[in-house]
Amino acid sequence: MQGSPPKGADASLVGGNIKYDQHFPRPEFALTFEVLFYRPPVMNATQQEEKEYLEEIKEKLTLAIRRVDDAVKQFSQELRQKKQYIHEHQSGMDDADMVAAGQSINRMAFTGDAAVSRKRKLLKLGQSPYFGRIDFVARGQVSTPIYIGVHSFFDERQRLNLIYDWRAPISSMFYDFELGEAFYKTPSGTIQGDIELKRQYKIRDGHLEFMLENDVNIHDDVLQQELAKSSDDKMKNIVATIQRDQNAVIRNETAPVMVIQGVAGSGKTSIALHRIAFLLYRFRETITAKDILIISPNKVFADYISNVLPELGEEHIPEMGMEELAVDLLENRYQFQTFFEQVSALLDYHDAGFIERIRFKSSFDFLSKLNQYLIYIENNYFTFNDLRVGPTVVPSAFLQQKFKAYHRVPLLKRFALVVQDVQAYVRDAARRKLTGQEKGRIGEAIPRLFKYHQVLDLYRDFYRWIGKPELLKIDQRQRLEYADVFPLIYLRIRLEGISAYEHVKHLLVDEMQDYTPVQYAVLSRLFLCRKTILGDVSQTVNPYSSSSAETIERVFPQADVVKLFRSYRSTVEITAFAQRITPNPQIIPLERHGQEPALVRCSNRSEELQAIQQLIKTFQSSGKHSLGIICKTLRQAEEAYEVIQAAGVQLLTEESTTFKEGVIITTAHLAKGLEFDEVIVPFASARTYKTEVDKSMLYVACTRAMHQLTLTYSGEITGFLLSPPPSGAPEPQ
Ligand SMILES: Nc1ncnc2c1ncn2[C@@H]1O[C@H](COP(=O)(O)OP(=O)(O)OP(=O)(O)O)[C@@H](O)[C@H]1O
Repeated sequence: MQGSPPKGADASLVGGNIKYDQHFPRPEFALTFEVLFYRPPVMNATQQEEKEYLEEIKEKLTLAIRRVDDAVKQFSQELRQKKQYIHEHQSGMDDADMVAAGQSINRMAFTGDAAVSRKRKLLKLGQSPYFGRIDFVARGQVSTPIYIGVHSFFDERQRLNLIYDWRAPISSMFYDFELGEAFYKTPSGTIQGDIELKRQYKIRDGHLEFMLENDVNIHDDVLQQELAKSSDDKMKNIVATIQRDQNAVIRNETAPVMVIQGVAGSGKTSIALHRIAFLLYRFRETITAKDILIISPNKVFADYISNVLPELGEEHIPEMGMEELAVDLLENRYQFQTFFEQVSALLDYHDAGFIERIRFKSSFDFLSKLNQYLIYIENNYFTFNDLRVGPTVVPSAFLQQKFKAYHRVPLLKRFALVVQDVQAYVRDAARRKLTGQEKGRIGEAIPRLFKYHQVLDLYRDFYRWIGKPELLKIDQRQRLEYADVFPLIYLRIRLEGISAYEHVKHLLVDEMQDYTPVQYAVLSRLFLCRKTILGDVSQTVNPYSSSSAETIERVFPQADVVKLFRSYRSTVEITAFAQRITPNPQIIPLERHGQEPALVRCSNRSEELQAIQQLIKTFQSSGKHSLGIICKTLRQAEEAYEVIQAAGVQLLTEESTTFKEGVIITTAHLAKGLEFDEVIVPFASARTYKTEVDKSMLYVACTRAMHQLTLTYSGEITGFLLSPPPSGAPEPQ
């Protein structure tokens, strides 16, 4: 292509003032001549021309890779020489020389790293350079083909952008518009125009598998193909098929808090990760991967999503679970039950008191009461008396006034400050230095003006204050219940102040439904940055402590809330089946069909396990990648694992850290956020699934299936599956 006009450059001149856009080569033949209208021919109009163009692009990519290789070689040679030089001349170098040499080495290493990362991107483009194209005519300009890929490719020789990053402002039109009028926003304003051509490509291993002209329905064929595929052991990127409503969430730059509430399989996690990739691109001068934090439900989930950002050319993002955060914030001072243990306890036995405690501590009322208590102790737990230190009397009014003056300092942090003030007062009154004894007297007396000094004592007192001391249960080993962990942290933050996470510039919280108002209050105080919070209230693993978008909005009134109803993961049949458990008339399954979910009735448990073994064999010869056997409890999962023990079957527990394809036995709680080609739900009997928590587990388990779902049971089937699919549910699209 270099130096030659675009294909078919025998331009038809119809008039107009030609302006060549920076997005496209300025053809040599098009010198500055005035014409009335000009309609340039379509570049790469036919499939054959597209194939040839692809070869040209691949060649250019190969050349670019070679140039990067040469540069890397040169860097490492220079680096070696520099190190050698320093080694040889070390004795004659002063400190300043050493610092300068060190800086120069760091600079070279940094440039070398950047070259390696560029090479990685070019290699990836070599496999699949682009997936979309739009020919855009901005007002008063000529048509410009924009090829869109996972990364951009700027050909340095031609000084031309041959491939646009999917996150570039101009690429947004690929997702937002069909043929006809379109616009995109740039930092310097909105560009209006028309899309004259829109294409999608599937390029795999450098070969054009197919090409689609989109004149009406964006993405649907390609999307269908993507969704019909077998699952991977890692979440995939969806850049080629991002839908319009998803794109709006991904590219929202302004929301301080973005709450995404979406039905199972609506792409929440995918969108959130693509949003992070977008923000890293858009604000690349100010945010890097290490400035972002993902709060994820467990290590397996973190592993499952770990590929998306590196695939999009971004670095790995730091991740942590709520429990890790709690350990950090409580500085390892308290032992506590984990969330997984809390949910397991709810599933294993029905304890009305336990449920009552969880329910209360997950309410808004509880958060308001904690706030009222903080005001109460401030007004009532100080007892001011005159303080005698040697011959000096410090009046109670002075003490009171000093504490008041520090009202912006967290309460338990004020004592040290008042101690200093009192020492100064006594020193001035006595006109001499204080003795050690006097200092000791002040240091002891000032804290005694307040009733409690340990946060845990205050937390205990809170329950006495509300007249419900029975709502706090700490066992003999001083182990806190999970429901008490974040209230205690909240009090700690309010009373002692913590400023631990100021470096985080964007916080991503997945599975938002599992966190309570107090947890959000903690997050809002710890992370002052922008946030993306996502989840689905129907997928709570603890219905006694679940949060909806509305709950979260009360903590973050400035939030932008987006609701997603289109479900991409499962076939229409599986989605309709899951609707029996938790109906949501607003759900819109994507039109993709498969087998009806099967209910396999067995006469007893061991027959059930035999049936599952048979299903595993069928799966293993099916060519599908993943089968999830999802039980209600860990005990059931262990029981099934013990009996099944076939080669390649893995048990996923709370301690697991990775997600691999194959046959996995696990619990609904741990399977949350994951997906499998096929899912088996064992023990789907009335005995196993009877409470509200059980129902949530069953819903989560069934909605993990992409293509096939089987439930086995012995005895009576669970009542949650008896109701027919709700009528009036929206048709698939
Ligand atoms: N636009 C899209 N193009 C292709 N695949 C998509 C798209 N949106 C979602 N998907 C696919 O749908 C599946 C579900 O996505 P994801 O796990 O992000 O949904 P979710 O809403 O977080 O699900 P859940 O809450 O049930 O765990 C994934 O396989 C994802 O790749």
